Order: sequence, then C-alpha cells, then structure tokens
Amino acid sequence: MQKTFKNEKILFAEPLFQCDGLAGFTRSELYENAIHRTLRINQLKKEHNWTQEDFDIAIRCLNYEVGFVIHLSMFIPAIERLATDDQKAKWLPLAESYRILGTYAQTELGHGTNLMALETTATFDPRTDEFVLRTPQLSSMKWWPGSLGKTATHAIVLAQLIIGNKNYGMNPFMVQLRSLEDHMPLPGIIVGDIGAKLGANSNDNGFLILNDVRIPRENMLARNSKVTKDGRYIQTSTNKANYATMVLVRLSIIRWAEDTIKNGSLIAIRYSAVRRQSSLQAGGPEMQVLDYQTQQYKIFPSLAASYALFFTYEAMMKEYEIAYAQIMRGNNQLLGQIHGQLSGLKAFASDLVTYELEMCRRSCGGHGYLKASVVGETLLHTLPLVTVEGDNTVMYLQCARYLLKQIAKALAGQDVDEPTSYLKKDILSYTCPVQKGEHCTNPNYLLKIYTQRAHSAIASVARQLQFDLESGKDQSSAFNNNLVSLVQAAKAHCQLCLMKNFVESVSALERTCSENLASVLRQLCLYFGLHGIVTASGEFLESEAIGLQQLEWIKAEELKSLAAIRPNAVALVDAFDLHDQTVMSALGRYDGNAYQHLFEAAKREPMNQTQVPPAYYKYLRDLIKGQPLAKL
Ligand SMILES: CCCCCCCCCCCC(=O)SCCNC(=O)CCNC(=O)[C@H](O)C(C)(C)COP(=O)(O)OP(=O)(O)OC[C@H]1O[C@@H](n2cnc3c(N)ncnc32)[C@H](O)[C@@H]1OP(=O)(O)O
Ligand SMILES: Cc1cc2nc3c(=O)[nH]c(=O)nc-3n(C[C@H](O)[C@H](O)[C@H](O)COP(=O)(O)OP(=O)(O)OC[C@H]3O[C@@H](n4cnc5c(N)ncnc54)[C@H](O)[C@@H]3O)c2cc1C
Repeated sequence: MQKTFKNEKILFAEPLFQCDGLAGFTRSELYENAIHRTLRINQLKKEHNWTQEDFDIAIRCLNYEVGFVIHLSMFIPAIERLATDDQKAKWLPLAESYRILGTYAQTELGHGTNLMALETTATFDPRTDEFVLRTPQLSSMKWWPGSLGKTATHAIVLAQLIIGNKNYGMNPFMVQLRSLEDHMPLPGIIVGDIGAKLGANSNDNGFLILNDVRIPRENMLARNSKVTKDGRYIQTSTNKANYATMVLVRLSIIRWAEDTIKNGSLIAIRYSAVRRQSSLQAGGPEMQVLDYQTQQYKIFPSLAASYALFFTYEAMMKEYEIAYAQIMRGNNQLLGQIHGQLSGLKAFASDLVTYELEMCRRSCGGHGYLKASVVGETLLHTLPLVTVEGDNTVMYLQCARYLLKQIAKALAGQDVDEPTSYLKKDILSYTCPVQKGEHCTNPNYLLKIYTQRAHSAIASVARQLQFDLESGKDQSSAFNNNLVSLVQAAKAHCQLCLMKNFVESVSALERTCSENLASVLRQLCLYFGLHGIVTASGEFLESEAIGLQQLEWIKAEELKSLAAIRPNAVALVDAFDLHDQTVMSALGRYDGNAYQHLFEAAKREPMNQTQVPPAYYKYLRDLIKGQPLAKL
C-alpha cells in the first residue's frame, strides 16, 4: 500500500523522530521540533544518499508533523510553475538549499475563496521600475499562509496588478519579508503568527501587512504574464495558469487524506481486535468487539476508503503528470479537466476521511478520547483539509461547473474528456442492471449503477438550470437556485471516479497477484461499492439506477460483506506496512498490547511526574483539613 520505507529503521532510531513525547509540547516547542525534524531528515538524506522520494516518504512517516511544509509543498512548486527560466535559475537553488524560506501568501483576512476580490495590490512604478505592494485595509492583510508567522524570509504574494489606473488581476510576486542577516522583518513589513489552531500547531500560519513595500520589476513571477519596463502588460498564457500550484496541492491533499484514513482504520481495527467487551451469549466469554456487526459497520468503511483513495491517488497522479507536462509546454488543453477533477476529488476525499476518522475514534470507546489513542489527534490534523486549497463546497462547485460544460458538449454531439465520457451515453438507454445474486456481488455491475446515478444527477441539474434560465431567472439567480444540486452532482461524479479507479485497479492487479489476494481485494471493492450505494440510497433510487427491491438486495449483500471482510481485516491494515512510530497510537501498536501502551503513556504524563500536585498546597490541603480558606 505504501512504498515500504527501507530507511524506517534509520529514521525511528533517532529520539527526535520518536513521536510519543509530542503530547504536552508547547506551541514553541512543537514549532522548533518540526523545524529540527525537517533539517535532520535533510541531513539523513545526504548521509544515506536518499532519493527525493525517500525524503517525501520520511515526511509522510511523520504524518507531515514537520517544518517547512508550505516551503516544500507550495513555495518551491509555485516557483517551478509561475517563474520564467531565468527566475527559476535565481530562486530555486536558494529555496532548495533553504537559503531562503518561503510561503505562498494568497489568502487574506477578508478573502480566501474569492480570488478576484483579493485586496492586496502591486502597483507598477515606471519611474523606479518597481512594484509597490500594499495591503490597503485591515481585511487586506494576508492571513493564514503557512510558515508566514515566524519562519518565511520570502513570500510569493498574490496581488492585484495595477498599471496606471488599470487592474490586470491577480498575479504572483516574490517579496522578501525578513532580513537574511538577522531575520528581522524588513521596512514596511508587519508579520506574525495568527494564534493557536485546533491542530497542526507546529505550523506558524501567519499574517502579513504590506506598507508600500517596493520590489524590483523582475520579482513578478512572469511565466504566464509580465510587465515591460515601459509598463505594458503582456500575457503569455491564460491567467488560469497562475492557479496551477493549487491544482498540485489538491492532488497532494488526496494523498494526505489517504495517509490519515489509513492511520485511523489501522488504529480502530487493531484495537477492535484486541478489545473484548460483553458477550452475545449469557455467561459466555467476552467477545472481540471486532466481531460485533455494528463495529464492523462503523469501521470497515474507513478500511475500504483507505484502499479506494490509494487507487484514486495513483490514477490522478498519472492524469496530473500528463496534464502538467502539456501545460508546461504551453498546451492548456487539459487544464480545465485536471482542475475540475482535482477540485472535486480533493473535496470528496477530505469529506470522506474526516467523517470516517470520527467513526474510527468513536469505535474506540472511552480510550478514543485520549490523546494517546492518536485517532482524535489525527482527526484534528485532518480537519483543515476540507478548507485548505479551496473550501470543499467551492471546490465541488468548480467540479460541477466543469461537468456542466462536459454534458453540454456531449448533448451537442461534441467530444468530451475521458473522465466524463459516460455523459455521451443516451440517458434513456440505461436499464436497471441489477438483478438478485450475481449482479449485487459483482463490482463491475455496481459500477454501472454509479455511472447511471452520476449521469442522472448531472443531467437533472443541467435541465433545472436550463429551465430556470428559460423561465426568466438571470444566470446568478439560476445558479444560486441550484447550488445544492450542483454540489450533489459533483459528489456523484467523484464517488463514481473512486469506484471506477478501485474496480479498474483491482482487475489490473488480478493479472499479477495471487488469487487469494485478488479475492480479498475484490471483496473489499465490492463492499466499498455496496456501502456507497446504501449511504446515498436516496440519490440512487432517484436516478432510477436501482429500485426498492434492488436496494434491499444490496443492503443484504453489504451486511454479508462485513462478515466476509472480518477474517482479513487485521491483515488488510497490516498491509499498510506502517511503523508503530508513524501511527504513534497506544491503541494501534503492531504487538496489540493496547492496555500496556496506554498505561505507559499515562505514566509519561507530565502531571504524573510528582505524586502531590502543586494545587494541593494552594487549595486542597486546608480544604481537606477543614481549615478556613484564605480569600482567593
Ligand atoms: C504532502 C501534503 C502536502 C499538502 C500541503 C497542504 C498544506 C495546506 C496548504 C494550504 C494552502 C492554501 O490554502 S493556498 C490558498 C488556496 N486557495 C484557494 O484554493 C482559493 C479557492 N478559490 C479559487 O480557486 C477561485 O477563487 C475560484 C476557482 C473559486 C474562482 O475562480 P475565479 O477565477 O474567481 O472564477 P471562475 O469563473 O470560477 O474561474 C475562472 C476560470 O478559471 C478556471 N479555474 C479556476 N481555478 C482554476 C485552477 N486552480 N486551475 C485551472 N483553472 C482554474 C475556471 O475553471 C474558469 O475557467 P473557464 O470556465 O472560464 O474556462
Ligand atoms: C490550516 C490552514 C492552512 C492554510 N494555509 C494557507 C496558505 O498557506 N496560503 C494561503 O494563501 N491560504 C492558506 N489557507 C487559507 C485557505 O486557503 C482558505 O481558508 C480557504 O481557501 C477558504 O477560504 P475562506 O477561509 O475565505 O473561506 P470562505 O470562502 O469565507 O468560506 C466561508 C463559507 O462560505 C462559503 N462560500 C464561499 N464562497 C462561496 C461560493 N462562491 N459559493 C458557495 N459558498 C461559498 C464556503 O463554502 C464556506 O462555507 C489556510 C487555511 C487553513 C485552515
């Protein structure tokens, strides 16, 4: 499932990477520890000739609890995508050697989604051949960019380009924030950390106020557009190309989602295998809670989602690489497709894992509420994924916008992109394919149901929009009147993509792996398909892809699937090949000694380092001895 990290032993031999101790760290300690880790991994990479992939896997093994995440995942990729070759030659070596530390400063206090309304300006001054950067009012200040608070010496600032009195829209500018001598903010720069968050507190997400900060004209990252010395704006590629970094990060977020749900399902399943509680037979031995059908119903979806996201990430990485190679050669033909696909799938993946991680946490009972179980921490660390790189609702709407274009092409008899080729089919030609028995136990048949449901959802909202427009609604009212259905259509398409990637990946694997493994993966794929239909049964019924009778058969097969997966559940999470130090959970250790690890973690609790708490001497002693309390 995860390329086994052959260097795990080297990494986890060092106390710095042993994760138990993170609990109880202050924010400053977490922040320092994260920086220390990234730089130490960099040293290990050099000492042991690790590849970049080894470096990336090491970061994943630490659940991205490292420093410079934005520097590595956005600042450097943005230079690669937005800078000219000369600018790359200047900035990339500095960034890759950490001589400059960067962030991607786009979001403002007042705007994150609506990039057209960003208020930061970069005004060209032809007299000095410079841009003057300004955050004109409180709401304009950059707010949220990772590493901006205390670390970044430079930022790629997204600002409205102003030449004369004309606004040329959002463009990227390289701005130095801090001195490379003493790390102090430069003149005109006010910068700091935005404060503690629900999680990811090792990251110094920051704010940035720009008071007439001057930068040379060559600091505008000019791959897609540039300004000449005499103030002419020359666009060399579509403005959308300036959005390219976000597309890459949305792909990375699918991988991040996959990593977190693997952790969660591993903890929940291993703990459920060792936890014995109650019995179904009066006086009988206590059962492994993993044998309760309800426990399986709660946590097998996260197991199936782990594999589904793994296969979808692999498929989307290939799709992205093809598109990116063309875009970097100036051919933007696949830009709309990759944007539409990754907007939707980033949203769907992060929605899916945040829901299923909470189910994993609940399935651990009281111990799921302990930090030492880590499943709650994993959820907190994952929550931002539904917002970062585009709020999920907005991302679904971007995906829906793409789907509407595709179905319009299909209805006009034009070619459509491969991911939406199903829209070429005549919507009336679908027959209800599912009969009892074989049809409910064959993932390929289930795929037909997902296809019909997605096609129906997209066609239906397209028709409703058309109806609203023809009945006199203007474009924005018609759109706002159908946003919920548009989101629903995007989700239907994304769920079809996950199911399609799962089915196709398993059938490809079948050709090379053992029949035993193939049958286990087929079973999991079938379960993923059945469960997806049951949880969205209203939409599947509405699309007429299934009727009530078929739904009954499918629900029965889903419950049968739980029992079929049960014997392989622990092996399926062991197959993630995750080191105990990656999972960090007292409940999810490979040795299964959850209670011992819980007690070890409790003993490490700082409060237990003294028998009598300081509060005793301040408050409890007099109270217990019946003496009057001093005025508090
Ligand atoms: C290892 C783990 C590490 C992972 C590390 C992760 C750590 C966390 C990092 C978090 C970092 C951030 O959050 S960075 C900040 C992220 N911020 C965002 O994602 C902002 C979200 N908002 C937007 O992207 C935009 O405002 C939109 C898409 C919502 C609206 O765009 P717009 O330009 O204003 O208007 P719109 O009409 O919708 O779009 C105009 C045209 O541009 C196209 N378009 C829009 N966006 C894109 C795009 N990205 N790529 C291509 N094309 C695009 C549209 O399809 C449309 O094409 P056509 O139809 O005209 O052909
Ligand atoms: C942990 C974290 C790290 C981040 N790192 C960075 C970073 O490094 N760099 C950076 O630039 N930014 C960063 N961000 C900011 C992030 O990109 C934004 O928060 C995100 O784009 C959402 O924008 P917003 O916060 O303005 O939400 P809003 O857009 O204000 O969303 C608020 C509500 O309005 C709804 N809404 C908004 N627009 C529409 C619409 N058109 N249609 C329907 N509903 C709508 C949303 O669905 C949501 O429910 C980070 C954020 C977090 C939480």
